[in-house]
Amino acid sequence: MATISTTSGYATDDTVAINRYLESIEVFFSNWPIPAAMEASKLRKTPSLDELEKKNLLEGFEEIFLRLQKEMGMKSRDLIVLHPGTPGLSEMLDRFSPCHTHDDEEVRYIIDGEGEFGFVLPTGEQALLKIGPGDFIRIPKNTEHWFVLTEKRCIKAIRYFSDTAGWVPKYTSTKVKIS
Ligand SMILES: CSCCC(=O)/C(O)=C/O
Ligand SMILES: [Fe+2]
Ligand code: NI
Repeated sequence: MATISTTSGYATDDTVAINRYLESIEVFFSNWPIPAAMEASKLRKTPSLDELEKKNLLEGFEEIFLRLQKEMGMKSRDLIVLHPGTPGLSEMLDRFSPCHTHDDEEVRYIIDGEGEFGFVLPTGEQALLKIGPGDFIRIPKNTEHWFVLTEKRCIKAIRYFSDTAGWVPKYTSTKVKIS
């Protein structure tokens, strides 16, 4: 169940209220339940996966990829698997936790674990969106955001790309004030 909290002390798990905040920065958020066939998948719940296991797990979500190819022009996807034993985890998270933008949109579908995306709202408030399995998010290009793991320190997210070139983080001067 996704939740949003803001620096003004507001917090909710109501999807309509969450979307009201996110629409103000044109971030698209929805929950597409994990396909029934993948709900009980052992691979989906296994912390660390090798390349073949990642490929097999991705294939279980092909329906969603086909939908995104049609509706959003996505051309490729990969699976990011982060867990406490991930080599270089802290360095990797250090890349995502400062406020940054991308020259391309950021499209993620969470299939296991959880994480938090941070945003700067037009009011100047900051918002933290906590997402988990089945949550889908599309952050438009050039939108300030950041990402942190929760105390569980694990997530599996399918990353969809329409153009991989534009995905390098471009850091901004915005100081993150919410955690
Ligand atoms: C949940 S995917 C890892 C985070 C990421 O890709 C990113 O760009 C965060 O801003
Ligand atoms: Fe990002
Ligand atoms: Ni990023």
